[in-house]
Amino acid sequence: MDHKNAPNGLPFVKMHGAGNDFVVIDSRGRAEAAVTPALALALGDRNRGVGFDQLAEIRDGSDGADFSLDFWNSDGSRAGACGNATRCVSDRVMRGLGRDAVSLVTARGALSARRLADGQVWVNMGAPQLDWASVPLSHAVDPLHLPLAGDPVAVGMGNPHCVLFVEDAEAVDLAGLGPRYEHDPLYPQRTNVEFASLLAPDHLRMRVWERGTGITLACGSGACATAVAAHLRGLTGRQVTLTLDGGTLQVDWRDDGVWLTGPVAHVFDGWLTPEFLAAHR
Ligand SMILES: N[C@@H](CCC[C@H](N)C(=O)O)C(=O)O
Repeated sequence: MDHKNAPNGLPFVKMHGAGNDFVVIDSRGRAEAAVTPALALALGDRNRGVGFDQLAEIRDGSDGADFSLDFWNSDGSRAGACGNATRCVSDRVMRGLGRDAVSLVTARGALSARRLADGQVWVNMGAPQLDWASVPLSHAVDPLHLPLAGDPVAVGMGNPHCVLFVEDAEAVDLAGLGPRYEHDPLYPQRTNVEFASLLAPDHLRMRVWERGTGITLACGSGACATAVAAHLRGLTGRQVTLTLDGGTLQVDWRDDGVWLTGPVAHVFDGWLTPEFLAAHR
């Protein structure tokens, strides 16, 4: 089958950044978005769909940006930010445009990305949201010391995070504890949950439970939130290496935003059949 010329199907690309995996659908030039909640849920099924941690849909840019980006979790919910998908998609768009820098718009606003000489991609994820209402939390508390078990820190990166510093992140029962924090009423929109331990003043070990997805091998916005929380708690400087289950990410909290750097990988191209699309409108 010549997929490119087949009518009514939908091409996609599978990518990952440090093991955080994505399906990318390019809807630039289309009047309407291709992704619906039903399609996101069906595609996210690792047995009956393609499987992903997040689905990213590329749309035409606005306000002079090269492109816009929408994110979906595998439970069919929307996400306001996704650092690793932003890096992966930016790499793909840069290669298409023959450039090494792009601007984009996500739900949290304008972002920029760049490819480095070693092939890694960095994105400026913007300023962290450090007041309780912006995270968002359900009521006024000190985000640096949440009234929850483990004394977590709340940080917004365009999506909510709950960061816990522990003696040994390897020993944490992620599957047991993650959902408890994700659904705590203090987070009215649920939350991503990061467990981190200090290896050195510039090095953290981090494991993550993602809102709407569960355990993932890496989370870019989570790495940013964890680095910000670690610095605010006086544990690290502003430049941190994070060792995650799927690889290594670098975070640099600068005056103009939180910069996230890491690897990107293009795994395969695929094509959704008209039958699959029709069944999941
Ligand atoms: N993997 C992502 C974060 C994805 C979004 C998250 N699950 C949410 O619902 O906020 C990343 O790399 O940032």
